[in-house]
Amino acid sequence: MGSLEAASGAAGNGGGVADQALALEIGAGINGQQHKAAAAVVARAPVLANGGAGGKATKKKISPKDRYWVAADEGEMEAATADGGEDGLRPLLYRNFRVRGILLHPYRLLSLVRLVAIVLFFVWRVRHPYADGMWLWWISMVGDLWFGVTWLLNQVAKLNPIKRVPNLALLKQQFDLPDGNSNLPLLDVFINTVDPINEPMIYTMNSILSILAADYPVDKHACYLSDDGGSIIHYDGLLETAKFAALWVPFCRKHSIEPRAPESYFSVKTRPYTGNAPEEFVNDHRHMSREYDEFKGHLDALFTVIPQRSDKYNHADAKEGAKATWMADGKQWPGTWIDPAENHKKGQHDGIVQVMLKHPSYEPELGLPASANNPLDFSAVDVRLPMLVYISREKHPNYDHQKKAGAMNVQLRVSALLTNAPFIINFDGDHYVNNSKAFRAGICFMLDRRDGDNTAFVQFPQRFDDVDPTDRYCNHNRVFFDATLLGLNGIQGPSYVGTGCMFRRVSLYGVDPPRWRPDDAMIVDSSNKFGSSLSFISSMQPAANQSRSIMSLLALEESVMAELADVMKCAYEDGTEWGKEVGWVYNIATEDVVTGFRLHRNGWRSMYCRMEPDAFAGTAPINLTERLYQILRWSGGSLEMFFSRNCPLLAGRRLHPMQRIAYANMTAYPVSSVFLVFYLLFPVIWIFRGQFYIQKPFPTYVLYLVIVIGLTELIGMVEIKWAGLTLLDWIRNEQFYIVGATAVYPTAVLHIVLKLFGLKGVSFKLTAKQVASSTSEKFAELYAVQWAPMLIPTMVVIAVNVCAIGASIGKAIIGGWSLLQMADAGLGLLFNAWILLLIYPFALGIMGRWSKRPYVLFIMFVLAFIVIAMLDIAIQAMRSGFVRFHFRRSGGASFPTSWGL
Ligand SMILES: O=c1ccn([C@@H]2O[C@H](COP(=O)(O)OP(=O)(O)O[C@H]3O[C@H](CO)[C@@H](O)[C@H](O)[C@H]3O)[C@@H](O)[C@H]2O)c(=O)[nH]1
Ligand SMILES: [Mn+2]
Repeated sequence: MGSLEAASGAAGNGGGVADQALALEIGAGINGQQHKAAAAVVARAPVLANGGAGGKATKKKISPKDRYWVAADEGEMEAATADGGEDGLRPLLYRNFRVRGILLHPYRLLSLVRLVAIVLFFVWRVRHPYADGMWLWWISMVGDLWFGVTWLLNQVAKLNPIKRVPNLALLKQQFDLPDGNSNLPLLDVFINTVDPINEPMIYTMNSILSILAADYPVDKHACYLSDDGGSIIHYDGLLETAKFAALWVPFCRKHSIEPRAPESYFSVKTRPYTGNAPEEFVNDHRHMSREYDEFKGHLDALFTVIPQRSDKYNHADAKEGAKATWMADGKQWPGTWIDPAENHKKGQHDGIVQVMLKHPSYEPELGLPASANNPLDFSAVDVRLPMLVYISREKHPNYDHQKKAGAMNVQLRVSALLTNAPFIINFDGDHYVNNSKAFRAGICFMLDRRDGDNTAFVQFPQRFDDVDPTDRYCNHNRVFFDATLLGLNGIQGPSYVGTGCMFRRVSLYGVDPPRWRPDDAMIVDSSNKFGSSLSFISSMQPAANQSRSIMSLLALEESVMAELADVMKCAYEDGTEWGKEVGWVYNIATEDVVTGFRLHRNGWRSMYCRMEPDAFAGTAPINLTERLYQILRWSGGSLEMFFSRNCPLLAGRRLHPMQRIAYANMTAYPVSSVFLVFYLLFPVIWIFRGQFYIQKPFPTYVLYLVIVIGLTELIGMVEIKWAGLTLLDWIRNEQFYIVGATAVYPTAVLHIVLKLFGLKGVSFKLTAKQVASSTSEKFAELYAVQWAPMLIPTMVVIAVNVCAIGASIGKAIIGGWSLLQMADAGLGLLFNAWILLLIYPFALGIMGRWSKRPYVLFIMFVLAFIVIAMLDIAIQAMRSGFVRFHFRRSGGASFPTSWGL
């Protein structure tokens, strides 16, 4: 995801839109048979209940997150009704909202005022080139200029935030048929995993269960698990999951339960019942809970069952040589073996594709009534399951496998041959469907008649379950997901953040959007762009045709299997455009931003969709070091993109100018750290000498800084209002920006400099999500410290600022300062203290378990101040003799900042 998280240096958050629920409620009274005009009425009702014609909706309490939003598409709605209303096929399936003038105008005005202020500040500085060290003055001028420009880039992309709310009721009414069938388009769901240990399998299997149980026509969606480890644990785990799904999915349908990932479902204690069989619920629930525990037991057991089983077969098969790993059906596992062997080890094995659940029939199939060995009554529930496929692509040491991007491109080809849905949604292995209506929400945007056809992807926010209550390391990224992305939504659309994103299949094939495509342009050209599979190539045209709504029941004959094997081969992509013009983009640490960028560059747009309850949820690394590695990957990838042929500044005219600005900001932002670290380390001068001014006259300089920083905070406060954030969300964002800028971004900059000189850059690692499962303690991971060189720069910044405070106290005690000097010194102290406040979460982080008692940190700080003050006094006394010390001149020189510019 989001190389951009930190690009949003200022504030924002938000969240959900209670609108979803409202949209549902408004539509509830209208059944499928009613006339289309009714649909128009539904669509016209203000979905965000702000009084007026909303019927039921007016009674609903307005959530604080919606308070400052107002409908922005009345005109479109009227036009749609005027030209004959909604023509059944192309209704208006979502509503647009903009920020109310009462916040929007001050927001824009304050931004303008700040712009004027920083320009004046610059002019003033240029006219007063006076400082105690001109070289420092020059560095700070360049730094300030950089901060000024990046602030502007960041701010302009947020000046027109747009929220869009899908109208699920209308979608249902228009596309679901009375006979229980549906006209909704096909949807292929991709999910990725690599490693059953680092990405605990229970997450992935929960995610798959939530996908299989999603509220989408069962014969219209298929789930593809890509296992990059080729491990039999995943394969057998998937078999268990398919078995368990036969119970779980009908249970979800029967009782309309949410969320449909069992682990999350069972961890919620109370929830209102919304299903149709309340009298059976308690028993069914109890039974399912037992079944789920058993299922988890089976998954855990795989780690012992498989080796035992293999031993048995190996014994029977007592040939000399490697110890094979065996499948339950008595065949050798074609993927990696537990005892690695030639052609059966990580990075070297055959491709595997297995249809675990076949495509279901088109007619609903009711289940069985309750019986002795089946206590759940499914006689009124459709028990069909969507298609489920296991994929592990071929791996060979001679190839760079391009990590996740490579895996997804294989999924793209395999699914094209099997189901070829016009829409695709992708998930990381640790992200599950939290709102079973989410797939439908995405489809609303794709089918809308306004910009639907030109929409390449619909991005949902990343939400996380496992984050500590105060979100110490800003894992939620609220400012990014609830302010920045709404801003982009008002331009060409949000960037792609890697997971929870619905794509239009053909856009990934490098096809132009209809807006830029001459009518009937062939999407397939004859070159070797797509590789040699004829079946794949002939699947492309049908995929472009979204009205195709029947998934063919494929007979998996030998010939099909052979073709599948072919498109999974490493060599398939040789000499093709895969990873360049086609599919997910290669050779970059963050495939997501650049893949989304390429789509925007081709003229496609994207849509941002937040729902209530959240569409999807996942797990985040809550250990400081893992978190830092994660943002290292994002920031490194961003810079790689900026200094590549995918640089936003080089894109053609199809990229919206504002979108270009936003991309420039979200790829170049780590450079700021170079100046920031300079400012944060500047107080070091204070330790060694007294008065030192970076800019004179100092009081005017400070005044400008106060204005400029104050305005940032003010803008932030307006932003948290419209974005629906809390103050804490915003502070966390500021804090983690500084932590990232000291600990991580310098490394990212180093990485890119090395790369530009043709040397090997920093290597990026998979984010481990393993919770310290041996302990039952909540958030145990939060207190684990893992040492890494990245921690050092931030620790140095802390040390410098602590010492500066101590030294200034020492100097104040013996310095014989004037009032003015005291005031200057006070400002300096304020700056040091502010830095410490921003880096506070980091300081807690490196304290490990001690951080459970944050007061320990304060005691340590105070002790450090005292010790250093005494040291400083002692040193001064030694240097100047006891007689002369009160002549010493000192001043408040440790206030160099303007990083907030
Ligand atoms: O060789 C690989 C490596 C990773 N993955 C999968 O890629 C996903 C993301 O990897 P992870 O290490 O979890 O990265 P995160 O930092 O958690 O991911 C964020 O950042 C990535 C970009 O760096 C995006 O791709 C992700 O969607 C986004 O959630 C996981 O499902 C992995 O299983 C593979 O399939 N094959
Ligand atoms: Mn992840």
